[in-house]
Amino acid sequence: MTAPLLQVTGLCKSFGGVRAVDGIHFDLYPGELLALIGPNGAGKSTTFNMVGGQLVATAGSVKLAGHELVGMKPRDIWRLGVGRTFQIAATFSSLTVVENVQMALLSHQSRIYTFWRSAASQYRSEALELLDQVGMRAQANRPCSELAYGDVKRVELAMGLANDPKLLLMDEPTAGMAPKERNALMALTKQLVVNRNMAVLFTEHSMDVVFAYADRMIVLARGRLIAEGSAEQIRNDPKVQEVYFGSGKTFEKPSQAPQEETA
Ligand SMILES: Nc1ncnc2c1ncn2[C@@H]1O[C@H](COP(=O)(O)OP(=O)(O)OP(=O)(O)O)[C@@H](O)[C@H]1O
Repeated sequence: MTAPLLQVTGLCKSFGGVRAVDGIHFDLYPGELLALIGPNGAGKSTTFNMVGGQLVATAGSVKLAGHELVGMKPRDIWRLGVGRTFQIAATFSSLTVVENVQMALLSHQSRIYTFWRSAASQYRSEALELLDQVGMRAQANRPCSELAYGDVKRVELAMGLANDPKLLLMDEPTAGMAPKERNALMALTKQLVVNRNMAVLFTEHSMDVVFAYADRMIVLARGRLIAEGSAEQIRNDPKVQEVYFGSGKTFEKPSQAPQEETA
């Protein structure tokens, strides 16, 4: 059997007296799309940020291919092969699509503009290749500010692939998207996971997206891992139903394509 890419054991984070994450364990395998779900305040972002290194764990271990990540800086974790989707809308909207991806590639190489070569000439072919993978090559020379929101998310995905990640972290990838765009983005993500044998850990409020695209899911509530398994197992788990009771989330199997659901 394949070894896990990511192994999380006994992971804890306290903020003063609040145990935001309380001794969770999970594994993530190459080629797998794993959803991290749970009601508000469950500890999803905190977990996510400990894997990416933005927060330092109070206790426990996060291993990537056997390499301990706890205590490492986010940049070093990124260099080891943990990508994260960028939020480009605010920062680089004046640059073109391809320039944004070139910036991400430059950043991976730790290069800044050199005197004799502008950023526009560096890594252009690699950037175009990444844009091809997310179906955005035809729009390479448009400023990001002109793109539809769903297309911005595709560019963010291409940027997240710049370090050729073994593991990609996606924090609410479909937030703010219309149902059709959500499905297109998740179908693309799934395809990339398979083609690259990459692993994805994502947080998501839309149960439709989670049940339609995650290979497996883990459920947190008040910092603890209360359930883990397939869509079917999670739907039928009484503990999951209990923590979501009254939240308006539905766990019924959709009879057709995923529908809109408010987060
Ligand atoms: N920097 C912080 N300082 C103090 N408490 C925090 C901090 N960050 C998170 N918490 C607390 O830790 C708990 C878990 O928060 P976290 O943001 O990880 O939950 P979440 O599952 O991502 O929630 P949401 O779905 O609402 O984003 C909450 O009780 C939250 O108030």
